[in-house]
Amino acid sequence: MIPFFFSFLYFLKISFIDILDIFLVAIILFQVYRLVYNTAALNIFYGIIATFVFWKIVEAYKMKLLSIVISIFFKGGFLALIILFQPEIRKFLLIVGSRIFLKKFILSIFGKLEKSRFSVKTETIDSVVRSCAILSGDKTGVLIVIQLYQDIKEFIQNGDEMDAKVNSPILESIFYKNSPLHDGAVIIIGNKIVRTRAILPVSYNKEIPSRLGLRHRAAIGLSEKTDSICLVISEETGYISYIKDQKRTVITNINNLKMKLEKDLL
Ligand SMILES: Nc1ncnc2c1ncn2[C@@H]1O[C@H](COP(=O)(O)OP(=O)(O)OP(=O)(O)O)[C@@H](O)[C@H]1O
Repeated sequence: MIPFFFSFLYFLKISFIDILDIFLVAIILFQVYRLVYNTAALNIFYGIIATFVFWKIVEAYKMKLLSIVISIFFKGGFLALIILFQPEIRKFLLIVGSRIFLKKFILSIFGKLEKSRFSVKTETIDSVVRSCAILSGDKTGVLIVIQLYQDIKEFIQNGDEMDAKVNSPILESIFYKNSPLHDGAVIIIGNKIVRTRAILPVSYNKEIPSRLGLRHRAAIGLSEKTDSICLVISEETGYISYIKDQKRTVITNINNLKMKLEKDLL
């Protein structure tokens, strides 16, 4: 006897496989939506879904000619879609293809989540936190990027290579206004400063408040493309922003910065 709740499924002749099918498609669509969210491709995504639903309605009502026209659009449009979504597909493949991501994924399955590509020492975090506290107090503009799982090399232009252990005096001296290295971003990988004066990709997201200038947009831009952590100190207000996964958190207490870094890096 089929329970009352599922009786309508019997009426509709929906099998378990159909439910699984719908569930998997929903997951794929949700992941694609997350990937294109906040990018110009979002409207194209909506357009494709709307056209697809329209196509299925047209087919259900057996409007043959219209159905053929739309199906030609869909079949021939596959290549066009790859071209249109090229940046998003690339980002997806980059994340999936990254050895580090796979490592994280596998380790997370087995409950031994390793949090960072290169092991980061507590003293490195302490140095970053100490210099942020000092530079924020001085209202010195700062942009620090800490690489996490995903290699960020290809998103960083220009800049000067450096090979210095992270420590507070070096970070402070880099960002002081008269320093020739103060412009652009400092890149930290593991416990080392590996690059200064790096130029990051700027975000064109319209939802970013207009009071935030290029320094913040550059940090958000990199976090749209990678999983790295960006720390920004505003030259105008001295506020520290913690930017990760396109989310900006203003640090109101320096201990929160330490806690957040420890959570993401250790
Ligand atoms: N694409 C970029 N990549 C890295 N750094 C950048 C980039 N664009 C701007 N910057 C840095 O940001 C500085 C300009 O900051 P701007 O005043 O526009 O930013 P802001 O977000 O308003 O910050 P603030 O509150 O400090 O003014 C530049 O001098 C440069 O050091």
